[in-house]
Amino acid sequence: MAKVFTPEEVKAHNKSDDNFIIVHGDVYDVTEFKNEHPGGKKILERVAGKDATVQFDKYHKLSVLEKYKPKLQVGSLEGKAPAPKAEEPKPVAVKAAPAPVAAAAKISDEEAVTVHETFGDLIPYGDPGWYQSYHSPYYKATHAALRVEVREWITKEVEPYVTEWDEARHVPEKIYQQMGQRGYLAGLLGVKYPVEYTDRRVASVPAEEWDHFHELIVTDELSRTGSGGFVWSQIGGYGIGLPPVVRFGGEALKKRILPGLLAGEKRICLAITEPDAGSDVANLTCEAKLTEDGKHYIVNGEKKWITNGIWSDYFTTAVRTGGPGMGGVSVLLIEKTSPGVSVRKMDCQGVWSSGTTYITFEDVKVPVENLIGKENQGFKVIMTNFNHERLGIVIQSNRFSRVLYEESMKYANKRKTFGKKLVEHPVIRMKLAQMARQVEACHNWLENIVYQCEKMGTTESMLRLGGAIAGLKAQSTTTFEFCAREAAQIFGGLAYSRGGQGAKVERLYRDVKAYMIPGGSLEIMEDLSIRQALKVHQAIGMKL
Ligand code: HEM
Repeated sequence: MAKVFTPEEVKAHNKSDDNFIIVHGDVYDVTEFKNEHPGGKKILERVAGKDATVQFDKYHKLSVLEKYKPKLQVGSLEGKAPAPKAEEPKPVAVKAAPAPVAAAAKISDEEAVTVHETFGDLIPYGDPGWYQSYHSPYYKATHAALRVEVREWITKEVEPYVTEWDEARHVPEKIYQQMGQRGYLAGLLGVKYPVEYTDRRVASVPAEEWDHFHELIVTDELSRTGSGGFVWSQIGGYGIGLPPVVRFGGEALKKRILPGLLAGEKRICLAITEPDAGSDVANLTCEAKLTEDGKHYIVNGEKKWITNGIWSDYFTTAVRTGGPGMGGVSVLLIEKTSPGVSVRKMDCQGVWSSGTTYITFEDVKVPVENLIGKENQGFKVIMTNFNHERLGIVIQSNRFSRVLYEESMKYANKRKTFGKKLVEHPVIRMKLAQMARQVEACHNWLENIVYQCEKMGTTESMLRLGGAIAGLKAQSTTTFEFCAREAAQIFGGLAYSRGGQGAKVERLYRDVKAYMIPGGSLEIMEDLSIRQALKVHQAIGMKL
């Protein structure tokens, strides 16, 4: 058990070569650490033997302590209140929603449950409404339990290190393995939980109850780290590279590769974009020629901006097997061990720890069993994937916007300028208001669309929701860009330098374009949202 100190005992350690301080009721020995303290040595000597909580809070975020505690903490002050148990699972009150709500939403009473328990820091709009005791027809006890489970893991094992990993441009492998062990990877495919290919399970959710809202929660909570690089390092390749295999791959191929991928032992990515083909997918040129004996394809071509490519064992690759345009495109699973596959890491503006990659295929021999879907019908495979990919981008963008808002709100309540807290300046409150209202609008649309996915199933949602999801991607990424700009203005210099209190804001400002350009650029999304919607509404009887 950690040593218990009286204030007098701590006071005795008040010298340069014996320098203890108290922060939030815990006692830290900073004698050695002060030589490497980024804020300077003397500043810690000035508070030697004293309670420095106020000064600490002024210059740091609490997550700094999570990281340094194991190294520096030597005990606690006597009578220190027990640590808040915010991260421990709380009992969740689950209550049937009133009948009229259930009837209006056309869902059964059993489904229409309301989770009343508050959760998180309760900053207004700092979490989705149902975390802050709003009624919702979408969430059940398993959703509430899952958010606790994921947040606890992220808070302890990920968030304190994210800045370090981003700078190193690499997230330790053990985190990805935990994503597999904890059963999260298997739940992120936009399909029901694939029990037939894995024995991994999510602790708080029985596999048969897994739905799209559970998937939303995992992605949303991962995104609280405020790092596109971190989120993409975990699900950026997987979330778009594996669903086509699951939906359209042959059974033998799936039995061979899925168990390792779902367990987090192997990695996969999606290789579509080329130096000369981005949103204009139908014009890709990477070619795959069938050998005379019909047993292999020989692949030649280049792929660019491929997330996770550098670490991937498998590449779900769009290739040209036929004539020009979308009718000549197929999808092949290419394995890294095949001779002729080379990867090179790319240097990009943002998402540093996501492993953006340039890939070359030179006379790569791929067995026909690795064809995903039918030859020359790869466009359907790619299209089916887009909704899931874009919803992932929406969930991440919107949580990043929320993080930018939440960080700003917390900072505006402690930072003082001209004798007032920032939040007391109307110009700052206006910025916060503009951020919050866009985040909330976006999240409510997102939940509606996720609910449609749940009810419609893959084919109907692919046909009907493409336009709305494109519009939502445009909306969420525009909101993200707006919030990054406003948060940077609120944080001032702290958002201009890297690390420290403004770390998330500075990083997300750099990550924005990775959300506005890939997965269909903003301009393509806005156009598609109208074109696609008109087509769908023509089919359902629109009267123009
Ligand atoms: C356990 C005690 C402490 C630890 C582990 C610690 C750690 C750090 C770290 C990691 C940074 C870099 C920025 C960041 O990541 O937030 C930093 C910056 C800083 N720290 Fe500390 N610190 C401690 C206590 C204190 C105290 C008590 C003071 C003031 C009396 C202080 C003043 C500063 C200042 C002025 C900066 C620079 C802030 C900036 O760049 O804006 N630190 N500290």
